[in-house]
Amino acid sequence: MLIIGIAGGTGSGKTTVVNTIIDELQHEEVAVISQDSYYRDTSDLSYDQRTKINFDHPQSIDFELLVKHLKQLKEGKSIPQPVYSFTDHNRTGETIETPPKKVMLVEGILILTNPELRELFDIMIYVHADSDERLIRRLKRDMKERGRDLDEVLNRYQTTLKPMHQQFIEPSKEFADIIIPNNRYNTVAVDIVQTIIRERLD
Ligand SMILES: Nc1ncnc2c1ncn2[C@@H]1O[C@H](COP(=O)(O)OP(=O)(O)O)[C@@H](O)[C@H]1O
Ligand SMILES: Nc1ccn([C@@H]2O[C@H](COP(=O)(O)O)[C@@H](O)[C@H]2O)c(=O)n1
Repeated sequence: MLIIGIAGGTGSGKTTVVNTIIDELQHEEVAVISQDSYYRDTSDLSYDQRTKINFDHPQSIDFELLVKHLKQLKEGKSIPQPVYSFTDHNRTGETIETPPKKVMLVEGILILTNPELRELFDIMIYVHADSDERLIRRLKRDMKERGRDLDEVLNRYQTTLKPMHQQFIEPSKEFADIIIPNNRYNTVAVDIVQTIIRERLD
């Protein structure tokens, strides 16, 4: 099994890069694990309390469960990947049975900050886009797809997103084997990653 970690700030294009990588590969050989599925269960909190959580801090992620699941996949076992709702700011209680595949792509803003996770990755990738570009993309995406308004996104950006990016996410770039510059769509870098994966699949 080849486990590839794909990190980068919010809006840098991680999900887009992952989708482009797997588009041309045989889907039955590749699976994706999203760090977003591993936000901690916060059912004990009210909705209002959940809106105030700092979702860009490493403590918001259940890394213990993510590490446990990756180890189980490596052992050839399927895992129940939790389903997360950005509308409720919580896990839904449902899970998706995720079987082990030859190539596992793990994507998320904070995955390179965790030493135990880094140990499990064969290749670490960091997707870079400038902060103004990321904010514009995040605004458009969260308003269109995650039910947020302008004030919510800008307030979150100023209070948690930007400081956490500077404190935790940007510094984790030093662990990356490959940095993908993604201010514009980067087909060359994606081709390179696809080639590495194809070699492993052959
Ligand atoms: N290189 C790019 N140029 C322009 N828009 C992009 C680019 N990459 C991604 N996007 C768009 O930006 C938004 C955020 O991208 P996404 O892949 O969800 O980022 P991430 O997973 O890193 O938060 C999406 O609407 C996506 O279509
Ligand atoms: N309930 C939540 C949980 C997380 N976020 C934000 O999602 C971002 C990470 O996801 P990406 O797909 O953008 O990598 C992160 O920056 C959190 O602020 C949220 O808004 N609400």
